[in-house]
Amino acid sequence: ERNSQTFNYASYHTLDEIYTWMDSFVASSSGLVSKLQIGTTFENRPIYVLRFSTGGVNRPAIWINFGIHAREWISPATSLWFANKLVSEYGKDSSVSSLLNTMDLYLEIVTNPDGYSFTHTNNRMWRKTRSNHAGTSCKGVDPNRNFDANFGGPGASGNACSSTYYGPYVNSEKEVKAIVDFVTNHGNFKSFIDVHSYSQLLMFPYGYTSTKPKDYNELMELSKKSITALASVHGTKYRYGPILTTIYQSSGSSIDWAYDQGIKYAFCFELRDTGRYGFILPANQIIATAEETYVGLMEILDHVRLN
Ligand SMILES: O=C(CO)C[C@@H](Cc1ccccc1)C(=O)O
Ligand SMILES: [Zn+2]
Repeated sequence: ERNSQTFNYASYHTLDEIYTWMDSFVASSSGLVSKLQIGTTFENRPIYVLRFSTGGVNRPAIWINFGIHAREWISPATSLWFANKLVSEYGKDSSVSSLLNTMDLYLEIVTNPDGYSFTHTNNRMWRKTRSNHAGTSCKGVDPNRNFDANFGGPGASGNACSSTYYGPYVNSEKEVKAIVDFVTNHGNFKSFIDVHSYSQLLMFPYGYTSTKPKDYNELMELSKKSITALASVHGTKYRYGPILTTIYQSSGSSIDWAYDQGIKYAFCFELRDTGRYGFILPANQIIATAEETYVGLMEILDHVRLN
């Protein structure tokens, strides 16, 4: 697709189509958006992040990554529409304009390129990366168990064939290390949001412990506001709360790591649906999902900007 103006946001796209879209989207963003490469994958694909900035130097920033799990196609699909919405609302919508006039926004559209590609070519239900491990023919690590947050603890598996395999060591996955290095080196992130599917949940730390985060009350209140705003668009109902009590115990997750790095506004969205279609959400729900997710996200981003 050579032109992001005629791009079909209402269908799912291959990795190549998304990477081509990125270049035309950046080119048509009148300088608001640039493309950075933060690393390469196990299979040597480039890992890209879109940077939304109106100036300044190392402004306080917001990180949102999509598609860390390969089969969760609605996540990258939502990010494409979200990116386009931000550019079209800048200079019109006051929340978007205020946000981008004071903060930088980094969107990682496809966080697991090897896995995403594999779901198009071989196995639509693949979740993990595609890395190799000594002593087994099973491939891949669950990138959402590979972060340095109670790594190897309960809610992650040491079995390379498990879908929640935590990997041979912390940040063993190039796709994870790229995020950790980028976010750490930047040093001025105020929010870290990881967008998954499905279950219709908005979660915050912790997954590795039942101990409440120090910002529990604020994060609960903000979550409630976000899902209420989200539901106002198409009536989609979310639940919210800490990872452990809202879904299950898990160690090594991205947002637990981010929160323990001091990034207070650490959230995970689980997009549509609640199991009827699951990971195979029909393309005719992409736009509605993106519209409601935009509203829920802006509620959080507004709060981050003002605090
Ligand atoms: O991908 C999932 C299936 O959508 C659920 C997520 C639940 C989760 C989300 C954030 C942190 C830890 C766990 C997962 O197991 O990593
Ligand atoms: Zn997931």
